[in-house]
Order: sequence, then structure tokens, then C-alpha cells
Amino acid sequence: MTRRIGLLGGSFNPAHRAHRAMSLAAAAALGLDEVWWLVSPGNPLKPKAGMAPYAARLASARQLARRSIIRVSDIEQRLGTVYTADTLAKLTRRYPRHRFIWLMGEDTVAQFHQWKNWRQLAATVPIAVLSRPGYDDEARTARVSGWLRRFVRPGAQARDWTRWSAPAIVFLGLPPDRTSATQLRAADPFWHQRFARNTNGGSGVTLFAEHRRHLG
Ligand SMILES: Nc1ncnc2c1ncn2[C@@H]1O[C@H](COP(=O)(O)OP(=O)(O)OP(=O)(O)O)[C@@H](O)[C@H]1O
Ligand SMILES: O=C(O)c1ccc[n+]([C@@H]2O[C@H](COP(=O)([O-])O)[C@@H](O)[C@H]2O)c1
Repeated sequence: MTRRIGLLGGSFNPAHRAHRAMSLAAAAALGLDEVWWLVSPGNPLKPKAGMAPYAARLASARQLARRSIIRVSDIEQRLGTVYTADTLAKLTRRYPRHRFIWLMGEDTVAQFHQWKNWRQLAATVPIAVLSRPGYDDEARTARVSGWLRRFVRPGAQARDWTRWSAPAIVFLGLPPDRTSATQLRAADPFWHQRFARNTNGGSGVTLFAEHRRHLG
């Protein structure tokens, strides 16, 4: 059965309520069956210092994803990919019947041209950009000046994304949420210690089983 899957890659250092809210709002706007959170082993553009252990980031993601259509995935860790273009190439090969759309916050758009093989990435799956308060100008600049400009689709057609051929990018205006992991780490630098013991359970079990089947 064809499934419509949104992919939200992130450091999740830690996961927070805006990740959940934006995922569910995007799912409603795009008609998604599931949103997979791809917990990154290490964003190549972010410093390693201050990055909590992978197991704690994964556990915080599972906690936030509970009782929802969000599935938490450690597939990048399993595949050994840190670059999104590599991850997408493998995922689309492994799941030929799924339709994927890449989700990202507005802050990420300004950096997108620094990603490895970003044009190839954009040609692999459509992209949905989710509004983030405080970053509108950066995203707008990237939107009007970048190569992606000519591929912008109207937000009113967002539910039709499976009919688009990539590159295609849609900007979704979602309810604003100012939560950020930076702010949460500043308030609670040792948040990851709460996850040091119990890193099992929660959402993601289905996806893990599915990955196991596909990865052998
Ligand atoms: N409040 C938010 N509104 C919209 N998008 C968000 C929000 N918080 C995070 N995102 C998006 O979620 C994805 C993963 O984000 P990430 O795990 O880096 O969280 P973060 O809060 O941006 O972290 P940090 O403050 O450490 O950079 C990115 O695409 C990011 O743009
Ligand atoms: O592929 C790249 O070159 C690349 C560079 C920077 C970030 N990314 C991805 O962007 C996603 C968001 O990362 P972050 O750390 O801002 O949450 C996450 O999936 C990263 O792997 C990917």
C-alpha cells in the first residue's frame, strides 16, 4: 500500500513540543499517513560540542512522539549516513512504494545551499518548509534569490504534493511556536541525564521492526 510519509530530520537535542506540533500540522496540511523523525547522528554543519549522546536524543524524541502518527527512526545511525542526500537516496530505494516529502523549518532554508548535493536532494523528493517565528526574513531571502525559487508551489495545493515531480517546494504557514532546543538547553543543560537510564519503549517500535525487515 502506498503511504504518504513526511520526513523531519533533526538533531533533537532535545526534541520539543514545536517538533511535535509542526509535524502534526504539516501532516494535516499535506495529508500524511505518518511523519518519521530521523534523529541525526550528527548534523555536519553543527559543532559536536554540546551535542547530547545519541541515545538520549532518540529517547527524548520518542517521548515527544508518543500516541501520534509520528515514528522515531534511528535509520541514519543504522545506515551510517549523516548527509540528507545520502539518506534519501537509500530510503527511496528501500521503500519504493512510499511517497516521501522532506519537512524542514524556515531557519534551515537559509543554509540549504550548503548541504551536500542539495540540488540532487531537491530533485529526489518534494520539500515542505514550515514557518518558524523569527526566521521569516532568512527564508524569504532564500526563497526569492535561490535556485529553488522557480520550483515554489502554492500552499493552497499542498495536499496534491504526490502529483508533483521534484524539485518542488511549498511554504506552509503553520501556527507559530517559538520553542527551540537552544533555549531548552540553556534552561536545563543536563536534560539528557533524565534519559540516561531508560532509552527503550515509546513510539517508533513499528518503524524499527520495518527497518529490521528492510535492512536484514
Ligand atoms: N519552533 C519551531 N518552528 C518551526 N520549525 C522548527 C522549530 N523548532 C525546530 N524546527 C525545525 O525542526 C527541525 C529539527 O530541528 P532541531 O532538532 O535542530 O531543533 P532546534 O530547536 O532548531 O534546535 P537548536 O536550537 O539546537 O538549533 C529543523 O528543520 C528545524 O528547522
Ligand atoms: O546533508 C547535509 O549536508 C546537511 C547539512 C545540515 C543539516 N542537514 C540535516 O538537516 C536536518 C536538520 O538538522 P538540525 O541539526 O538543524 O536539526 C537534519 O536531518 C540534518 O541531518 C543535512
